[in-house]
Amino acid sequence: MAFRSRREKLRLILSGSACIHPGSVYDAISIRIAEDLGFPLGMFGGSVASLAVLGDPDVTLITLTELAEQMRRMSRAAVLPVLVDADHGYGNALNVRRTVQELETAGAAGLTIEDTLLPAAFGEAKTQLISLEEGVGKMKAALDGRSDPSLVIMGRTGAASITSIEDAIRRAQAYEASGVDALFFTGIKSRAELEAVAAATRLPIVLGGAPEELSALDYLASQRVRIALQGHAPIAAATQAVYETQKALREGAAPKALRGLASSDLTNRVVREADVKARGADFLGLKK
Ligand SMILES: O=C([O-])CC(=O)C(=O)O
Ligand SMILES: [Mg+2]
Repeated sequence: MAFRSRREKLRLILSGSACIHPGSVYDAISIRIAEDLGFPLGMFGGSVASLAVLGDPDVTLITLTELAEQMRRMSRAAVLPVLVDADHGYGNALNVRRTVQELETAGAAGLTIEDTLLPAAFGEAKTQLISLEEGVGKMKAALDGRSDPSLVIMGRTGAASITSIEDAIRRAQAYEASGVDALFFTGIKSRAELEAVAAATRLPIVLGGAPEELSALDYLASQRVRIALQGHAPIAAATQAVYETQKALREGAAPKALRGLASSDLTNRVVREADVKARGADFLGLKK
C-alpha cells in the first residue's frame, strides 16, 4: 500500500510519549514547506480547505470530492503524513463510510469524524450536536469504510463547548468503545477539564485549539495528548502577503521594489527544481 508508511508514522506519534504540533497544510506548496521544515505531521483543517478551494468561510459548502481532490494534490506533492478534518463526514453514516474511502484513496494518513450537526440547521445560530447514538453509528461506519487498517480514524467531539464536559466524556467513551484509534476534542478550556477527559478514557488524545493554560507540551504529553493543533496561521500569513503585494502593485509599485517575496532559492526548493532538472537530463536529453 503506497501510503502505508505515512500512516505508520502517524500511528507512531499516537503510540509515543510526546506531544507534537502539526504544520497547517492546505495545498501543494504549504505541504512541501511543512515537510522541508521538519514538521512530523500536516493538519488539513476543514476551515483551510474551504478557504483554499472556495475562498469561503468554514460553513460546510465544500464537497467531499473537492476535499479529497485537494488531499490528493498534497499526497502527490509530499510524503508528509496528513491528518484530515473530515468534518461530519459529509452526510449521515453512509456518507461517512464513503468519505473514508475517498480520503483513504487520496492518501490521508488519518481523518477525524465529528459529532456536530453540519451544515448548520435552519434557524439555529449556535452549533448543535447530533445524538450520541448517531455519532457512534458514524464512527462504526468510518471504521467499516477503511480498507487499509493503518489508516487512522479519530472520533471528534465538540461537546465540551456546546453542551458540557460531562457530555464530551460520555461521547468520547462511546466513540472509544466503537473502536476508533484516537479521540479529538475541541473546546477543552482548562487543565481540570483535560485531566477529567484523560482519566475517563484510554485512547491517545488530540486537542484542536487550546487556551494558554494548555500550551506546555510536556504537560499535554503527561495527559496522553499526542497532537496539539495551533490554528492555521500559515494561510492567514499567505492571505496577508497576497493582499500587500497586490495592493502595492495596484498602487503603482514596480515589481522589483516589492518586499517579502519568495527568493529564487526558496521557490526552487518548493518546486523541487533539482529533481525536475535531473529528470530533464534523464528523460529529455537536457544538460544537467
Ligand atoms: O481541524 C482543525 O484544524 C480545526 C478545524 O476544525 C478547522 O480548522 O476546520
Ligand atoms: Mg473543522
